[in-house]
Amino acid sequence: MSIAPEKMEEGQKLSNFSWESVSMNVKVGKQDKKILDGISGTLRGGEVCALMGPSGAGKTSLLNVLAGRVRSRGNVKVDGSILLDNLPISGSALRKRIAYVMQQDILTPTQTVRESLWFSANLRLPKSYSRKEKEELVEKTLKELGLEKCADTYIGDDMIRGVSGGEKKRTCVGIELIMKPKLIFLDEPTSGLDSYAAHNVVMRLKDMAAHDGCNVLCTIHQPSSEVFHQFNSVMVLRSGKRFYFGPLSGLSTSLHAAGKGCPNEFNLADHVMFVLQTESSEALDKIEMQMQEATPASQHPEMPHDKSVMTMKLEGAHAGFFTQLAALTKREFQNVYRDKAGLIASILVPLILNVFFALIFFQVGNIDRSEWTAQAHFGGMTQVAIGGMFGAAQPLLLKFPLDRGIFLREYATQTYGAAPYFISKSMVELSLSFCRTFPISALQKCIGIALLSANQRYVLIFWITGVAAASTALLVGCLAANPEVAQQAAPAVFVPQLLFAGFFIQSEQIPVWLRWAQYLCALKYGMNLNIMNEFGTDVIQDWPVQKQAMVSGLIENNNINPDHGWLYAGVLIGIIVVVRLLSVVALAKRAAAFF
Ligand SMILES: Nc1ncnc2c1ncn2[C@@H]1O[C@H](COP(=O)(O)OP(=O)(O)OP(=O)(O)O)[C@@H](O)[C@H]1O
Repeated sequence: MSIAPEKMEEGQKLSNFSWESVSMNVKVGKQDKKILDGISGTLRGGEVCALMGPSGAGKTSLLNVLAGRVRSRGNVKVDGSILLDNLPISGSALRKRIAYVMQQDILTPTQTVRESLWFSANLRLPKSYSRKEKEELVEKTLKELGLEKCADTYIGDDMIRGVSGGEKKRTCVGIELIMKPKLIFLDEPTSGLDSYAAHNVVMRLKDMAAHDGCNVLCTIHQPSSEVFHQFNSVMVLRSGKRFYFGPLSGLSTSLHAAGKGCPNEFNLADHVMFVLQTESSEALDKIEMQMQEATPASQHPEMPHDKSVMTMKLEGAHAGFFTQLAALTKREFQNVYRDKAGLIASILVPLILNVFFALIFFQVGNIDRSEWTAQAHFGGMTQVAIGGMFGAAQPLLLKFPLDRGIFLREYATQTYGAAPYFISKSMVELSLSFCRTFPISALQKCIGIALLSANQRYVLIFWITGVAAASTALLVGCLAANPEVAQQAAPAVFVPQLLFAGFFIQSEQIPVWLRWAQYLCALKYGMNLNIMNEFGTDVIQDWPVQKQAMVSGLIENNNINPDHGWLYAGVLIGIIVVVRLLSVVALAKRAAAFF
């Protein structure tokens, strides 16, 4: 594969990553819980270090603190310093330089394995990489991680049949490794893999570390002997404290010196875990001291690395706004048409509901019928508008909360910004809601509304009202911490819209001091336009006088000014623009506050 020489050079600079006296305390009730207790260490460029310890020892917490993903906030207090080539580093500067493979596999279910790797390569590699180089890197990574056979299989989830758990895990690893990062943190990258697959992953890490000079830190559970002996060094934690840190070879000899040597044919990693969980706390203190005394000073990895000369520079600029937007929009459309069950449900449910409405409100708007009443006519219109609002807004309440895991992972790794992410989702949603307006013409004819007035205008009002209501739902989704909160907030989005729509209570009957709230309700403006479109003077002038009288109060009692049609349309468009801008800000702020 041909990689430009300057990229090779950049890849081969060695860096030292070290941390001193890292502590983490969490206030649980009135008690202080010590999660990490003054841990220090150094990762040498070109080496792979295993982070081990019994469950709850603090491995993930240490990894998160070192990756800049946990900071002092609320009941969490983090202390200590993190240094890259002896210079302090923290926050986003630190996160930018670290490829972090999380314990959970957070992937887009409707993408194939190859598409997931390509998405990462396309958006995260510096612009200096050509498309061909990116494609070659994707193929190389697929091959090295043994993903070739499932390269074109969907990732999958509960609803879509996809790749196995091990293949998912390797895809997560590949998404990060494709970046040729300098600092690689992996939280249990081998869990769920068989020992051969785990061996391949660790070998790939080792190759990368040796070839590109990167620093690799990797929490690991129950590694096989073959896997464990690939690591250059190991840090063993015990109840938030460092129990051992040094070369792998030193672990065996120092345990032996402390009288806890690993019996022949036993797995050393299993043996350490066994010692840590069977000895008393006092006995472990003593073993630890004896191990430290037995470890020659030269074996302590805190010694500065003699090749540690470079402070890592930021890579070149990543993909631009439009590349991000195009990739995200493509993925969003794939999400829609590949999720067949979701797609069918989103077409079928509104269709069934519309047939139901059509049967109930059949021809209520036809003034030639003797049963015609103004109330039923207005009721039919309101029902269609309310149905349109729910149809457009309800699915969007959960749009961002459900995808938040993927967004946070990709946002944290600077794959893209909040704006292209939001715009891509909005564009797909606008296209879908536009498609959904077509059946409304048929429904409208069944009900007999807007027959006399402009049909296209009615459909346009229906669409814009839906989009405006959907904008409010999107904002709530962006603000909500999780899908449950978004769902609980649904009544706050929908109930005021219903109250101000003019059907249950007319505007003039609402207390004056509360009327301001209608200006936030898209449905109110949609209904204003609908009423003008349906019962405007120019429309009803040919109606029988008695029927004209029955609807004449509607415009007045709803505080509608017939000359303000453009103002109402402007308010709807204003709601769409302002609320969506607020949503992008909320999304970015939430993501920034997460770490
Ligand atoms: N924010 C927090 N609030 C309260 N307790 C916490 C918090 N973060 C971590 N802990 C606790 O700190 C301890 C260490 O957690 P951590 O996830 O780092 O352990 P671990 O070694 O990675 O465990 P495992 O191997 O099971 O994943 C656990 O007892 C955990 O419950």
